[in-house]
Amino acid sequence: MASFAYYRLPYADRYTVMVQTEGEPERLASCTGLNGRNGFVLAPFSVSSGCPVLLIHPDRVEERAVPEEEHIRTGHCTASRQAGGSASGVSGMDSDKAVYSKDFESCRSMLVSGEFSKIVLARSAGVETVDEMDAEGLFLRACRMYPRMFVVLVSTPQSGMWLAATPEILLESSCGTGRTVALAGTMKLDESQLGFDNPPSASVDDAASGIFWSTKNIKEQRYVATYISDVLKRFAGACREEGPRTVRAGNIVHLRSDFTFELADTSRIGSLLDILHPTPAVCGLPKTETYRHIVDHEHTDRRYYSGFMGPLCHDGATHLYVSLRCMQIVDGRHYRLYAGGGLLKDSVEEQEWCETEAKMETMLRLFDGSCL
Ligand SMILES: C=C(O[C@@H]1C=C(C(=O)O)C=C[C@H]1O)C(=O)O
Repeated sequence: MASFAYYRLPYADRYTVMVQTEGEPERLASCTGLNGRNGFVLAPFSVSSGCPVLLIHPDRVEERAVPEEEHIRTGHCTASRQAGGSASGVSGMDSDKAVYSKDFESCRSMLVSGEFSKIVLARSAGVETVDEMDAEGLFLRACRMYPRMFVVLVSTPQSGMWLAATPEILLESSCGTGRTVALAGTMKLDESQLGFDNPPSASVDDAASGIFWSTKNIKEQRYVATYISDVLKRFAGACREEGPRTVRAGNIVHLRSDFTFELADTSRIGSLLDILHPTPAVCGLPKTETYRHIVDHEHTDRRYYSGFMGPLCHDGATHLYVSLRCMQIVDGRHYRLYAGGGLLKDSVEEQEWCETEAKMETMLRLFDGSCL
């Protein structure tokens, strides 16, 4: 079985297809193994023998134009939601919520006791479609529906097939300059705000657009920005931080700070990734303790969700994004969607649950084709 990655950069009208027809992608035991390497990376949240860092070495690379909607073959479909551990599971939403509730409580007690200042709790949900869906068609639909996002369809024998439309850069580099973002804080846009946009060249006044951020969201995003700034101070050259500003991702908005820094030795990108990932946007603070809590206690096996993916080219352009707003394509009718959110000690369970639902809509909407 060939391994492949299709990806479309934000605001681009063309996408790239990389195919490895011979052999399997390389398996790496840590991000450091990416030093000096080229290829398409698929990295998990937590590296293990069953979930290694994968590097696709393409023997075919092609660029294609994103076609108009009428040429996209996804067929008509009604999606039905399922919960539980597998996409073919039959348990109802209540058990899904009960599991989330348990996880929420164990995070909350660590936040209230002061052992954690922030932790990101994730969950997953299965979706079964009536008609068989075409994965490439879903990818193209995501490209069309989410112009601001990095859209990826990647498949390897070790990881299975994943589709993502993510707003979060983990690390980009070209010509000796590195870029990353601190993305956190989430609000769902209401009907009256669906015209909101804030592309990279613009600077929209949030107050004028009717978007006001709570102290909790501001604090949550500040934790991420401080962490990134500390990592970059230790491991990168001169660094500039801008923001935060409000950015749109499908039907929701986030707060985002932008970091631009000197990255003279790109052959050591793997070592930087090893320290940077996972950031408190998907893990927590303090990092080691929250990471252990997630791996040992969270009921969701995150696998490649909240890891990172994208093309890596140590002497050219690298675009690595955090694997969010994603789903595993189990087969043409079964899908597993993932989403999480940052918790602080005063987080309210029902609000956090709704936030994960809003994030899951990014993938869910692909099934009915309605545009955001
Ligand atoms: C964890 C996710 O998103 C991350 C968490 C956010 C938050 O807690 O507000 C916002 C953006 C992402 O950094 C996700 O989409 O699953």
